[in-house]
Amino acid sequence: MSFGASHALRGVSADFHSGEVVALVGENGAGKSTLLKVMASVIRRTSGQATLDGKPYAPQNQREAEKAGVALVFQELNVNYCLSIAENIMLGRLRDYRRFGLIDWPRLQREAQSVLDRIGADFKVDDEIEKLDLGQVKTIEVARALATNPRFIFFDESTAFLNRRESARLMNVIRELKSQGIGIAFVSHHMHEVFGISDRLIVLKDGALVGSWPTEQMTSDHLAELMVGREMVGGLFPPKAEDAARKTRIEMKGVVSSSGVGPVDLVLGSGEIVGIGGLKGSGGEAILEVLAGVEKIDAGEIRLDGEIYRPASPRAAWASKVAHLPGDRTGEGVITEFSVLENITLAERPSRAAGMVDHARMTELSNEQIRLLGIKTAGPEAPVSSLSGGNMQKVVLGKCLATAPGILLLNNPTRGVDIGAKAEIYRVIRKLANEGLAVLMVSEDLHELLGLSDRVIVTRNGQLSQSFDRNAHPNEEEVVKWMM
Ligand SMILES: Nc1ncnc2c1ncn2[C@@H]1O[C@H](COP(=O)(O)OP(=O)(O)OP(=O)(O)O)[C@@H](O)[C@H]1O
Repeated sequence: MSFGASHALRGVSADFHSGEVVALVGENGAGKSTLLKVMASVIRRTSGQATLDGKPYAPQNQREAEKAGVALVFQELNVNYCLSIAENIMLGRLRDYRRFGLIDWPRLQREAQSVLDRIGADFKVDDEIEKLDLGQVKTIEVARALATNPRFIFFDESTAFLNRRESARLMNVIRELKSQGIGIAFVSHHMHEVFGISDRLIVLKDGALVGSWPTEQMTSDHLAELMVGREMVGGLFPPKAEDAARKTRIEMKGVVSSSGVGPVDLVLGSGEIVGIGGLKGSGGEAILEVLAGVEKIDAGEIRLDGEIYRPASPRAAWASKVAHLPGDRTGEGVITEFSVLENITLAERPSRAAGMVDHARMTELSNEQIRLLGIKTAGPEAPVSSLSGGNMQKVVLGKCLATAPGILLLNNPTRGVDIGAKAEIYRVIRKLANEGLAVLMVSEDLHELLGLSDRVIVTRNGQLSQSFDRNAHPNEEEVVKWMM
């Protein structure tokens, strides 16, 4: 599969069987999404053949692939907020519900609800779609694929936007589908998912097939090595900071957000990385958004370097050198139609005298981030829409770092990022923290939360329920206990 001069897949051969779960693994940009999109006919392959049950398989588009029994759940969030939940689930199939020239809405609602029930969704078809969180939105997409009655279903990093509970539920759905004889392939950067449910592994690197192995014959260290092409030495996380005297940067006292989170008391010092863990909606994200000028406060006080800090807008927060990496990269982090360069310099546009944009400096800034974060792109002028998911995520981080922030607010910073790149990002964040950056991070990845943070704060029902210092060496179970 080629996109102009760029070869996303180079002579890859693979096979998929009913009742089998295959994990597709590889670095960001290795070609995993492309392989799934080719098989589901979302894009038309440049060359090569495919067969289904021994017969030529060449659907002209995604709809034809679905008719043949092949469905895909996309990596990026992909629902239409102007439509209801039921319409989103049955999208593209409304015609099947025509009766006397009209849509039979009660039947459509009933059938959409029964798909949601099949996957144990915790919301109903008549709920308001705008009120759903990212995990629930992803569930709609899984339901949409299932509603086509697929024989093969491909999940492209479907757990990247899910919390632990939702991911565990999706893993159960996959097991259930497998037991019904459905063939499954999924992409994941989470080793516990890969080793937890796959029967076989397919490893891709730079668009080429590295090989395929029964999962039980593989170790996670060896797999990481196959993916990144080198041995991962020294572990994923750089050593934590010494307890050097820190200057208080942010101080929150009795803060209550407009969404009802709080009252929260929190202190963030220069040079430290504070991680917030908690169930979705329990407060961590709201704390970040208050500091980022996205959400207002109803009570309490925030100080930045001792001065009252009450950003009226995200723009005001960025102007105070408070950078924010939001949870939804394509919805809030980047403008996909814009180039890598335009996105990296979106928050702080270098300008020359008389308000003229300084193009040379923009190029320099974006090249710096492309190098620093290892962003795989055809060049700074390439549109972000041509990047793989993990590389888009790095662009959002690059946009934050390009502003040389004093405070960095991270909402799940390594969603969809491969293991080698994660190690690199953690190294960069730690280095900046050592130079004085104050980092406040919300993460649903407990391994990341405990591995990177100097201090872990747990939120529950809009309040801080517990705080763990790095010297206390909390384990996952202890932290989870305070979330419930
Ligand atoms: N529409 C496109 N135009 C140009 N290049 C593209 C396009 N889609 C994908 N590519 C390129 O193809 C390569 C493979 O991308 P793909 O999305 O398949 O990677 P991936 O393995 O799924 O990565 P990730 O783990 O980050 O999601 C990348 O270099 C990407 O930039």
